[in-house]
Amino acid sequence: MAEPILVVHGLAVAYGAGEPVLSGVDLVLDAGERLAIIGESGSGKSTLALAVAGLLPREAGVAGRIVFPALGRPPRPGRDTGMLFQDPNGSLDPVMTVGEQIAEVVLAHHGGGHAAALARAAELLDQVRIPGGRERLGRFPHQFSGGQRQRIALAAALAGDPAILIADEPTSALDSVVQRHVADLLDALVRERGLTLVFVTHDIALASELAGRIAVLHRGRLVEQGRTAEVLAAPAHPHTRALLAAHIGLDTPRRARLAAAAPEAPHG
Ligand SMILES: Nc1ncnc2c1ncn2[C@@H]1O[C@H](COP(=O)(O)OP(=O)(O)OP(=O)(O)O)[C@@H](O)[C@H]1O
Repeated sequence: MAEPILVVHGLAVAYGAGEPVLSGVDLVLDAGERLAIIGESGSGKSTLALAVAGLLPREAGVAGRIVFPALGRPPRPGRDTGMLFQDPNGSLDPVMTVGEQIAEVVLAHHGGGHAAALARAAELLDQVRIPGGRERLGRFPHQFSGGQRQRIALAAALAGDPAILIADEPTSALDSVVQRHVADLLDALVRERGLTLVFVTHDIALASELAGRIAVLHRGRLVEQGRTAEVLAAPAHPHTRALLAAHIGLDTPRRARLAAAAPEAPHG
């Protein structure tokens, strides 16, 4: 049987001398699996994503193990793991052309010449559906829309050809139509490339669409994990039930709620 791509065992993280923000976290992920991490604000979702990506800040104290058995070596951030953040403005350099930013990642992880790296950057822009990618290599991030900037950040995250993509609320800063496009693109690229996806979200509908597995964090502990459909249909932990109840209250369109509350209309 193939070895898992990710094993997290007894992970604990604390920032500085503070209380641990993650404790006793255990996870096993097979190559090609998609895991959504949900939980209330401050439960430690981003910290877990950063830990898996190898991007925790220096002041973070880490105990436990994060290993990548299927890689057979410690992962190189950017090469084996790609990270997509909520805010593309935070991941893109405003004074560097998008072509140079993507080409820089290609060069760092795959070498080759500058011209070849730029050609690869143009291909990646095509793959994230930025129309006219080759002509737009010389443009700066502010010359693109918010949704396009997030696609460019995705192109940069994929430029090292990682096996694992870690996305921290990648659609939350976008309006709902653009969210849909970015979510569809993420879904398509993860499928085409056979990527393993670790996906932080507060959007349970999106989690159920994109991820076959779900893990629920509460105050730094994983209180429940399993197949998304099963966990959502029959949540075992009270905190998962509370999250789902809040989600239905917030995200069910008002019309649907009114229709559900109204007496049944006569047929015919
Ligand atoms: N660099 C840091 N230094 C100190 N404390 C931090 C740092 N990053 C996060 N924290 C703290 O760790 C806890 C968990 O934060 P984290 O961002 O992982 O949670 P989260 O579930 O992703 O929250 P949100 O949904 O609001 O983004 C919070 O109390 C937060 O204030």
